[in-house]
Amino acid sequence: MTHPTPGTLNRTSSARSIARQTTDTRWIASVIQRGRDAAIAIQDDAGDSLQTHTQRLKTWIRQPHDQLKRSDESTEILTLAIGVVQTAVQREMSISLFDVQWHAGIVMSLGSIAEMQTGEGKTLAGVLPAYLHALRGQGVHVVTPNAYLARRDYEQLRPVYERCGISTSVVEDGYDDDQARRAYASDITYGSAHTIGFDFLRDQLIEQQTASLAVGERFLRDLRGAQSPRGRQRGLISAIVDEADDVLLDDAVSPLILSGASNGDAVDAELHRIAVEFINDLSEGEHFVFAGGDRIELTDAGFTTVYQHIEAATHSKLVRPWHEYIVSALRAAFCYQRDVHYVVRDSEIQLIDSSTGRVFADRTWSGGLHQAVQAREDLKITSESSTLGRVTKQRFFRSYRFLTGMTGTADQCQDELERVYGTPVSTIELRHPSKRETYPPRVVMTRDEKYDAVVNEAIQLAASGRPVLIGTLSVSESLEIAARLRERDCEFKILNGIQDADEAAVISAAGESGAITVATNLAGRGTDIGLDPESLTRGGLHVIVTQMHSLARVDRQLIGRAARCGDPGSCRFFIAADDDLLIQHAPWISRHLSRCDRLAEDCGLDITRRFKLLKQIETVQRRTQRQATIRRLRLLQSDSHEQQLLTLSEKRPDACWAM
Ligand SMILES: Nc1ncnc2c1ncn2[C@@H]1O[C@H](COP(=O)(O)OP(=O)(O)OP(=O)(O)O)[C@@H](O)[C@H]1O
Repeated sequence: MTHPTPGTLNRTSSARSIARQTTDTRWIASVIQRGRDAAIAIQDDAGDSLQTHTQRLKTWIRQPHDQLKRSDESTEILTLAIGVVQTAVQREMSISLFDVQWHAGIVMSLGSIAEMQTGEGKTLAGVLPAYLHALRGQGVHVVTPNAYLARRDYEQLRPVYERCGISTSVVEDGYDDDQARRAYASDITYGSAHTIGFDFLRDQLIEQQTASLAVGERFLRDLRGAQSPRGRQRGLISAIVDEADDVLLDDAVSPLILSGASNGDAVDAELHRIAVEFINDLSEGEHFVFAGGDRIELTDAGFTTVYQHIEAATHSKLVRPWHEYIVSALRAAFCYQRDVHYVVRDSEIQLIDSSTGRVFADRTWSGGLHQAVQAREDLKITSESSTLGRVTKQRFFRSYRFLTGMTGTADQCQDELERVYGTPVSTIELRHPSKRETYPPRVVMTRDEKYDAVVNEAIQLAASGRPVLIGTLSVSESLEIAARLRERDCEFKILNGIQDADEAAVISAAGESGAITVATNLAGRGTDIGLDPESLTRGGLHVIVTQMHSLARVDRQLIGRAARCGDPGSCRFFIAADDDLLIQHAPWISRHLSRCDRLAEDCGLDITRRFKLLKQIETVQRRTQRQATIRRLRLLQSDSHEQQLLTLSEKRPDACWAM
């Protein structure tokens, strides 16, 4: 096998060649060993020697490509970088990175996404690729799924980078232009995908506005010495994406849309209110049908009935055809549920991201749906904001010259990641076999019984000194369980995006012996629940999954909060025959469970076990995953830059820190 020379690393032509490099485990093992030796040599150096080594590496990496000839020269760069990073981590955090973390760091540095089981230490594994790519001096974005993780990781790792002589910052929503520019001027910038994506859109808008000025106007501005507005970012050069499956795939279906400010009340508010009243007279089947997902279509009879309401249909304030108000009102009534898809806070609708459980204060639905939901909730109906800029997340991330990432759950997504982003996935072996015990699922007939069973188990295990995390699929479910715990006079904390307590404070208390925490998927990804010594001796964290998600990866992330980094821990799935997943995606399983229940009652037979329930549900989840993949690939195709993107994929990614 030929090893990556700086030349091939700089301009690796395809994902396949990265994959070849990153599967050479003997080479990787030798680099790790040499990196450790380098760290031992550096340990004895004086205090500021790390900065000196960083400076040396910067000069080395920035020299013209044709001067970086020898293939072992890039191995030397990698080796010395490992030595520097290891020494800085040792000095600042008093720990050594495990081999699996170096392995992940090396494959990411080369341009592969590292799949590392939950709790194996991805945060620290990401330091090596961030450090290496920062040496180039063009800026590295470390992208996280949310602002909490961006700030947490930045605060944890800043001392390490500073020790090495690399500047770091975090960028957050609400930063003004100067603050954001300063943050992006650092060697490494942490930020959520949402924040970094919107800053990119803002910059694009400024560029477009400047470009659209007439030549004369630009000339006059220059004469007057007026400065052109400057963008926030230095360009999309290198990105390291944490929770890559979530950011690059699950969340990629919702485009980034930069909206203009909404101008107060909607002119057509009255029409939305009329529509919400009007749909009470319509019936499913006769006037409208469900057309899959959150789509609703009017039947011919529906159209006729809708347009018989002549005053509304010819109203002077109509912004769109009258029947579209009706369809939005129907979708608001039947497809979007309060405390599941959105919450109402401060008299405003705030959307909930179903896979992360996060509440988005600044996102709205488009096409009149948001106004229909406001009308349904009897809130002030605001005007629709105009779209200033828009980009699909896929296009945004593909614009980086170098893209890599890490995830605990890339299962079933490897092909998609490679196809869309040109990044192969390398699976890193477990350091030690996980100590997590998966208890048999508890199956009941109704949600009501299920919530009681969940509360019983939580109270029982907490009484034995174990911390318990109850993971719910929706805010409403978390409130339901909280109410039942309160009825039992049980102390607990809640984390659902609308609670008053600070997220970090709730998480830091969740690992205390006997603590019960009820959380939506907010706590299901990236969060690290530290256990106190008593909890460890009592068996570690127990995770209760109150309802299986339509994507298996989301469930695996949630149970991955238990038994991290060699700790003990356990989990259990609770399933009810009337769970949304079964009703919507596998009604035959619900029917079967009811039959089992009757048989158990009539003749004491328990055939649930033979039915291999979990296996059946996994099959349903795999199907949902496939459907989601197809939807995303269609989205990519329909993107107006499809051809351009497909051409780009031939060139990308540039798999080296020395671009
Ligand atoms: N080399 C190490 N030595 C000791 N502890 C470590 C080491 N690396 C990581 N840890 C600890 O292991 C825990 C898990 O790390 P981390 O949160 O980075 O895992 P993760 O792989 O990102 O998990 P997830 O997939 O859930 O996001 C943390 O408490 C971290 O401090």
